[in-house]
Amino acid sequence: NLDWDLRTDLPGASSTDRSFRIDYVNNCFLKDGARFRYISGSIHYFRVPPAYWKDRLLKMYMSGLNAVQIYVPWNYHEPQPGVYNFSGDRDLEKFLNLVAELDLLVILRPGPYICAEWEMGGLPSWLLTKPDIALRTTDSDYLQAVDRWLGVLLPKIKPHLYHNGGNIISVQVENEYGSYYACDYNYMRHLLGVFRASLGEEVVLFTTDGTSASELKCGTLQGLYATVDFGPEENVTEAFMLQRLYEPKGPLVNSEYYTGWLDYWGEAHSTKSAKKVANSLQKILEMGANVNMYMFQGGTNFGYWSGADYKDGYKPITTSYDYDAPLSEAGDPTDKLYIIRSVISKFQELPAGPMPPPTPKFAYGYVSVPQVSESWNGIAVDTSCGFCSAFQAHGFMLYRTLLPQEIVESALLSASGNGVHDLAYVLLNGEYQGTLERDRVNGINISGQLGDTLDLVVESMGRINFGANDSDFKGLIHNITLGTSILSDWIIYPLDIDTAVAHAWPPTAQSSSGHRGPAFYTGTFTTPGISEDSYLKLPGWTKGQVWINGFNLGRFWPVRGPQQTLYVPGSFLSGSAINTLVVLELQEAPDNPKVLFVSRPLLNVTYNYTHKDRK
Ligand SMILES: CCCCNC(=S)N1C[C@H](O)[C@@H](O)[C@@H](O)[C@H]1CO
Repeated sequence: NLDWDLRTDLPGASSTDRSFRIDYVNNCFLKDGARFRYISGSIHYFRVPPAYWKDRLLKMYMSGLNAVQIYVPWNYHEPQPGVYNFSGDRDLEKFLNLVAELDLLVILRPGPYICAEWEMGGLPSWLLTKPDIALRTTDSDYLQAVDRWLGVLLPKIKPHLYHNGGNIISVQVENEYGSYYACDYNYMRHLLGVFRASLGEEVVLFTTDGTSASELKCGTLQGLYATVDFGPEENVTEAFMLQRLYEPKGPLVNSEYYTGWLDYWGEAHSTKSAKKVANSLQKILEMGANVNMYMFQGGTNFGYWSGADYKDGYKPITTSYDYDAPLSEAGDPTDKLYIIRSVISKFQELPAGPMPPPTPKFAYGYVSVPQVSESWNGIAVDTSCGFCSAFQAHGFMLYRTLLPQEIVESALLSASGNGVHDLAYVLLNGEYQGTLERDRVNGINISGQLGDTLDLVVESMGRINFGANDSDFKGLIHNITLGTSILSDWIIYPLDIDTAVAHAWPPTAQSSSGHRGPAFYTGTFTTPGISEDSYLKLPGWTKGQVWINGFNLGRFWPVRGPQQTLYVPGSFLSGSAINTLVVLELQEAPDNPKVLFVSRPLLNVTYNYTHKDRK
């Protein structure tokens, strides 16, 4: 009898009964033929340890959300051309299945460009081995790499589409393409073709752009449903009027409703008033619009994954991606979450039961980290690649040359054309001289003898993830001059520190005196039989990188701020074995070097600091 065939809640209902479509008559989405409005939140699986994926998703479900929105960073899954990684913390399908288990739908945003304050906006930096590549256009080399990547990713996605029995209800093509200078319609048409060929005709494909005519002009395309993004500062009615210019019929959608904002090193911590966020959210919901809150759960830019913007100079993003979001970086429900949840409850029944509490935090206290031996030449320098054009995607490179003449007085060592990308720590015969910094410090004075070893340890702080400067080459990209002469005969060493830290550690520590210039510090600690979350504070330190049990926690820069603590997930710690800490300090460590585990984050203390000249 007919109704049995139409019901889709029967066990084993075939996937052909499932559908997710746009209703252009009633201006809404239809899920299995019934009117459906999503209330969604962004979470980035690549910014949350897998051990905590379920914890965060459950809290999003208990907040009244019926969907989550995720990006897929291409560079996270294809580290080298043709080499793919979808395992462990990169297991996208495991994450999608977990979301489905929690009865949440998915809005997927596979790019291939995603922005997201992520290294190079998700594009792999190996694309830049073709130096003049025109990213995000019909550049044939770029499209060839895109097609190969999507040829791997999209077949993995297809079975997870809603009408195929999965929980992905819509898929975004590219990301705010209207904000990009190129405005290459054939690029968007190419992507539309690839997505349709791979995912089929039924899935809802859409674009997202800011609410300006110029952005929507270049970012939208016939065949892709146009959506907009805007925060609580914008007028909701006016913002959706812009969407109506391109989609006179169909559901209203804000794909990125900003609950907070990003942080740059050296600038004040960004926050958004919970009250304002809730008020504008209520207006959005009252209009029957679909909304995704960006971010609902921020998380952390572990390792070297943070990106950068270029606005009056290079502005790197901090390690914390707390975003002042409803769920904190550590996944703790904030007041903002409860205020948003009460707004949602006026429109959608909340799941029964309590909101899971914050995960327990523990202040493990001080850990002494005496300096390791003259570590720089012993541990990290890989002399096997003296003259090759070393390709290393992230982190640090060592550029070495010999002084071509004696410098009796001091001479200016200078990075012409701002060519240090992004900081260079200068050593003469291993002794720290000072720091050159992109857009901030273009020269320092040094003096030395003919033939002295001049080392520049060059650090990438993350590739630009938004706008036209997205071919952000790293290292020394222009000449370095000493006085009036151009220095030459450089030897370039890739410094694979993470491998060294993960395998050859911990070496015996040497001295406990403070130190200037790049050096490693290491120490061990045990916990009282627990492995609860914590936050690492580095009082008296300057700038560097931290590893715990081989996990790269990310960058610290307390003399700049606003971030003063690093989130330490309990899943990175051992409650029974010895925990090993490794600190790479690039400029100046405190005497009697130690670090401090505290139980609360500190993300809003900024200083206006450049660099101390050498003593
Ligand atoms: C100052 C430039 C900021 C560019 N990014 C913008 S507008 N955003 C839109 C972008 O789509 C998203 O990925 C995030 O990057 C977000 C900011 O968090």
